[in-house]
Amino acid sequence: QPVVDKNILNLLSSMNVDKNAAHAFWDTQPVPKIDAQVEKSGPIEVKTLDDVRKEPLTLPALFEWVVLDVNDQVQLNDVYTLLNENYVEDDDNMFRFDYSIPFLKWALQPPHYLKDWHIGVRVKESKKLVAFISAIPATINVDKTDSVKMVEINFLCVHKKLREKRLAPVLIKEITRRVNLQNIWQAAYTAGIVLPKPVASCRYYHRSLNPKKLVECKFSSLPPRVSMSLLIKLNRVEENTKCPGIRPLTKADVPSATRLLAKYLSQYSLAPSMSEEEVWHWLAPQKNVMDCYVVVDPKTGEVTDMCSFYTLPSSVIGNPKHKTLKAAFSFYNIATSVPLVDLMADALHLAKKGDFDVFNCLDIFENSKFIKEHKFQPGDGNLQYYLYNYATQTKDPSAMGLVLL
Ligand SMILES: CCCCCCCCCCCCCC(=O)SCCNC(=O)CCNC(=O)[C@H](O)C(C)(C)COP(=O)(O)OP(=O)(O)OC[C@H]1O[C@@H](n2cnc3c(N)ncnc32)[C@H](O)[C@@H]1OP(=O)(O)O
Ligand SMILES: CNCCCN(C)c1ncc(F)c(N2CC(C(=O)NCc3cnc4ccccn34)C2)n1
Repeated sequence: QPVVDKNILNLLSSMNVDKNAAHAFWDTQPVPKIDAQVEKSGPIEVKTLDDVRKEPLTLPALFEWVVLDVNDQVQLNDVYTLLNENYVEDDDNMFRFDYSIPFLKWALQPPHYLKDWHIGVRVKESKKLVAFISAIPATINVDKTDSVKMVEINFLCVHKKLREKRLAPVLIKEITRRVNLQNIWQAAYTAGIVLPKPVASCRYYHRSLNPKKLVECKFSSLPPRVSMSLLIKLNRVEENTKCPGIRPLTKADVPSATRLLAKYLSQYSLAPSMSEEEVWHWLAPQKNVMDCYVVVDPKTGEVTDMCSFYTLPSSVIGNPKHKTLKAAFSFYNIATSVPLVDLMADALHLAKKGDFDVFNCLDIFENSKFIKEHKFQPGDGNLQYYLYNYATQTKDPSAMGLVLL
């Protein structure tokens, strides 16, 4: 037995460098190992419908599987409440996402959605919803070559009282089974934590729109020697829009907006391929859900530029003055007739007009082109992009052309 210097062992454990840290669940899944070097891109395992288990996975005795019908207000409200009370929080537990009811209905019902992929776990006795996971269909282009029928997984949530009981792997295996039954074998998902194995590790950036409220919520702090009135002045946005004729997207814009999106997204290593129906679903302006503005060529009516952002408020936990933080999250932005910085200046102006407190974006797309100029600050949150059952080289964030909600 090799004698390893005790001091080294102590140092390693203190550095929490446990290279062999087992991912008891993820090491059983078709995903690259955390330290794997990928040779060729493509599916990791190939299965057929015969390999897929026909009956649901077994839950602990007290619980039952349910399918949530999000057309039923009562059931949609159950999903809302579970997430409102138990979904993603920041590391300091000061904020928790508060995805709204109309937002959840919109996010869960894109074209070709399956009700069967809105999976819940209820307590048999009380019927209380204590866990949820969802899949929606999407065609994702990988490495600009493969166009893969996938699902996007989102809203995985286990009630705070049922954490660390290995329920999450059961939810993940069950949604995998139901997706496989539809002959779909790949998925895309994002998470704030590192798992085997990120396709890209991205960073959040925040642009203050209501600095006074952000300081009062402790989302940001007053820089030293900067007064609140100076901070407000420093974060002022343009009084007017810069892009000529910028206006909300309409249904008549969809054919040309679809062409513009397809052309623009083809340059990215991970990007959705959207039909006109999907473009209208994801980008149709909807109060408190989606804002999308376009610039069109006055002669041809073609969409030449587009900016969009979604509404995702957060509950402010235990704050005497503020209950909620209204955040805009950058969605899809394309500039061909105006500079991207001008288009985003208009996005910030329009978000401020829409009473948002902060405008968030990731360092994906060409966002780093405007992040500095528009006074975005780096956040403490990272977002890891993942593919399930598809190996590919690790990418730079700027190669990402996909936004999950
Ligand atoms: C072909 C079709 C395929 C479809 C499926 C594709 C894959 C989809 C994958 C899901 C994409 C979700 C996308 C989003 O929605 S990301 C948002 C996730 N939700 C939240 O963060 C809300 C608050 N947190 C919770 O509700 C719970 O903490 C959750 C439910 C997250 C974990 O519950 P809990 O804390 O009680 O733990 P456990 O004892 O049950 O299980 C522990 C195991 O679970 C692994 N774990 C922990 N967090 C995540 C996570 N965010 N993604 C994947 N795996 C995760 C963990 O590494 C460990 O495995 P291993 O390290 O031992 O191996
Ligand atoms: C599976 N879908 C991934 C998207 C879910 N999304 C939006 C998300 N996943 C992890 C994050 F790290 C994150 N961040 C936005 C940044 C931010 O705003 N940080 C302060 C803050 C305000 N409110 C909250 C609520 C939760 C966490 C941080 N919060 C960090 N966003």
